Amino acid sequence: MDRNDQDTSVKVAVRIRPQNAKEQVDMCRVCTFVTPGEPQVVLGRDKAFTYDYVFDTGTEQVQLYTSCVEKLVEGCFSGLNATVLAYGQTGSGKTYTMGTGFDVTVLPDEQGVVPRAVHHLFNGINSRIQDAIKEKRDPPQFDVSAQFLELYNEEIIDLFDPSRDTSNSKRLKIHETHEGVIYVDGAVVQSVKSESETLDALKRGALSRTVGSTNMNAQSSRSHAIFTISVSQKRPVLQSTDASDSAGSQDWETLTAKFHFVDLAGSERLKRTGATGERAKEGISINCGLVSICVHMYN
Ligand SMILES: Nc1ncnc2c1ncn2[C@@H]1O[C@H](COP(=O)(O)OP(=O)(O)OP(=O)(O)O)[C@@H](O)[C@H]1O
Repeated sequence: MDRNDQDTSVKVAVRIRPQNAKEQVDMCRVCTFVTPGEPQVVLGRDKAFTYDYVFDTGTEQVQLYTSCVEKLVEGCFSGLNATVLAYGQTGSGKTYTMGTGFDVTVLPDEQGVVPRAVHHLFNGINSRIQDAIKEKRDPPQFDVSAQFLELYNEEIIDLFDPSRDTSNSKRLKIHETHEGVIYVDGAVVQSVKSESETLDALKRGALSRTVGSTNMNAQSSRSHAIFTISVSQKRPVLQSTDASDSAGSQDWETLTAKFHFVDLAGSERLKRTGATGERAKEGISINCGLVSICVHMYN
């Protein structure tokens, strides 16, 4: 969601991944055609769909990031919240695009949205502090924290909580303050001071999610994961050029912003669960989970 844009705060980007090895061996045909110079996908002969952005199979990670995520991260420095959601069926490239695969050997060019956004954020913080020091101004003070939650059925799992797999694990609940701010009570909010600390925290949380999915296959593949970065910035208020105003002490303002990265459960499973019994119940839970995520994101 991009609140800088006047027209709409929700943008939809479609990314078409290249065929995988199996599809190539099976001699599958690519059925999508991207209209040159237009954010439009044509399916078959005549079904055309237009989005805010369309990225064809040859799109590099950096291109996707600079086109539609970079300015959202920049908005955090002005106190704007943003969310990037990855939605699609299993194997469509959500994890690859978000960069939450936790393969530490991933090449820099292959890095997805989250590592790039974290790099951009800490670079932006350091350059703002350095610029202020160079110009002999009071430097801004930043506090960055991260939270990593997983939503399965109607249960919230804290991926930063080391006790979550034991009988001591807390049951987390969503609450709302008098001011209408939605928050998850009891979830670990981890303070992070650098790019590497943030990515280490992300990897640790994600690794435990993967282990969980090996043990309980159906559960994890049908869960939503939300990685949130909160940025609080205390900065000096620009002084008036009027000499009579400059005698007083420095005024400070605090801006806060949240960035949510969401890896949603495979969408194709929603259809399958439309059946009966447990499957139907899970399908309903996934939809409830989507609503909860949307409420959480907007706050
Ligand atoms: N744009 C791309 N370029 C190259 N390879 C890609 C691209 N998108 C996806 N892949 C590859 O396709 C495979 C499946 O992608 P990925 O694991 O990201 O899918 P997913 O949507 O997250 O699936 P799941 O819902 O099962 O987690 C991976 O091997 C990934 O490296």
